[in-house]
Amino acid sequence: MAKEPAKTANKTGFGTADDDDDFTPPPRDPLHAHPDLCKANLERLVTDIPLEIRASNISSGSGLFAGADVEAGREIYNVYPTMKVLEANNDSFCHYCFEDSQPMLGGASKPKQPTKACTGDECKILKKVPQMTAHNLIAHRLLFWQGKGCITKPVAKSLMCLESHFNDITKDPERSTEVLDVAMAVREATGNKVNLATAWKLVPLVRVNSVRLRPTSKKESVGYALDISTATINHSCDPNAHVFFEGQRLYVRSLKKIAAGDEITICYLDPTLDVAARKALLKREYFFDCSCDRCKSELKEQRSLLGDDTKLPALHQAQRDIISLMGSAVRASKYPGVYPDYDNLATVETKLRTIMAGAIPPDKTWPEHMEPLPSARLSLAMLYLQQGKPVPALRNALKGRLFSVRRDIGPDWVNEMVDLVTVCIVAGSLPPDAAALEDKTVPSLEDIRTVTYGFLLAACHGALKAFGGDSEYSKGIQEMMGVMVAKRPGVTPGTKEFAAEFEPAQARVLTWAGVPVKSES
Ligand SMILES: C[S@@+](CC[C@H](N)C(=O)[O-])C[C@H]1O[C@@H](n2cnc3c(N)ncnc32)[C@H](O)[C@@H]1O
Repeated sequence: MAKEPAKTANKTGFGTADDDDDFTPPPRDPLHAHPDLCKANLERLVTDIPLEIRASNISSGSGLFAGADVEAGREIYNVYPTMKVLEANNDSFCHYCFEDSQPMLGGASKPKQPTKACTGDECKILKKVPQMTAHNLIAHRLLFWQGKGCITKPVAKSLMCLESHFNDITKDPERSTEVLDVAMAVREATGNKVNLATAWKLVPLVRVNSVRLRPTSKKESVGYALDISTATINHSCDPNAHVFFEGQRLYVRSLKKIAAGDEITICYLDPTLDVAARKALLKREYFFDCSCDRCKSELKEQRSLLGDDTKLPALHQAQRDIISLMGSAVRASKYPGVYPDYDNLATVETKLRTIMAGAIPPDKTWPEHMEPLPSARLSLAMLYLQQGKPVPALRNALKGRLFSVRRDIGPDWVNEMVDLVTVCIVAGSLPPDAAALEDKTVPSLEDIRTVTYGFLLAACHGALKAFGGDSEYSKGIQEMMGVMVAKRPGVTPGTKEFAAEFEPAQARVLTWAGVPVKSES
């Protein structure tokens, strides 16, 4: 039977090894119930916008609110997070300085920091638990630094006020055992200085409250960071803000106008996932049923497409199959000849069409904007490019980017636009007598080059709003624009004269790709 709750955590921060191992956490006192802790955490943020942690309008706990109007595309705050850890399999970012060694937009690679073999505690635990994830390493570091007296009491107390979903996790015997095993391993590795109950609570708490470390140049995250104020932000699949990191800092910027008094929201997962995948992940990892407007409208669209709810599971299965098909194609591209079924991209496209056709009524077609089709098309585009086939790459990149319904100041929009520009540059550099251009329906090189400038200009504007002018990524795109404009004869992109050249060229290129001309560009 559970013992009387030892409310140690809320009095002194983490429980110590001398405290009772009480495995029934006391009812949570949300962070907004402690104005002193809220103040201490908000003071760490670099911002000129008044921010407040108070009872959420969306969840049953706390939320972060704007105290003044915030225009779309503005920095809300930046912060040096309490902890940040890269996934072990990340092969691009330095675990020490967080610099990206991979070239951006065809630039030169930066040398990676030499990695030294270390005999420290973290390496000991990595040797013992090699499958340690970034989340679990954050829990380990918290306990480690707590043991060294480096975690301040307000931080420890604030952490214990965050949602852990401990009771939800421990209801499932398999997950409960997994979390307990990790808690025991990290506690042991840090010298058993805290009680097991604290370590056991901390492991799921870190999973629920860490944000994805999404670099500016990448669509996927490379690790996780824990920052207490950021952990109070609730989720929406159509959020009004987004989080990214560059260098050592974590940045939160607005995606839409946020009025004074509005709650700030971010998307906890990859926003390009389809509604069923998002809902399943949110339920599994964050223990809530998302009822945001985007989820509702996407489900409504699916129902009206199918005309019958009983067909929804088959559609959702098809969405999973498309993700898995593209995963196989990407894997095959890394090991040519090993997965021959996926080497030929025309065959992959046929498989894609077969999956889509099998999931919807014969008199309907899969809408081009319905996920994961736009993402699949962009993946196909980059794979075609790798195989030296810029023409099918161009068709897929145009369809993937221009049919997808991303917000035009969001990070995904910018990353996709940069992919499209990359494809356009390669296609526009084909020699005029290239075999790929023998098909006379393919747009002229002149048209492809003209649209390249227009898309690059749009990417520059989008990057400024999504990441700000100080971002290395925005600067990189801007620099590229400068270099390309210097080489371009004729009118300067961004002028009225350029628009007069761009619009008809874009119309011809889009018509060839099968994209309605009125669509976003
Ligand atoms: C990172 S925490 C957000 C802060 C949390 N509200 C608190 O009081 O500590 C994530 C948890 O907040 C809740 N949450 C976040 N977004 C939500 C939403 N859109 N609907 C319902 N609950 C949500 C869920 O319990 C989720 O696991």
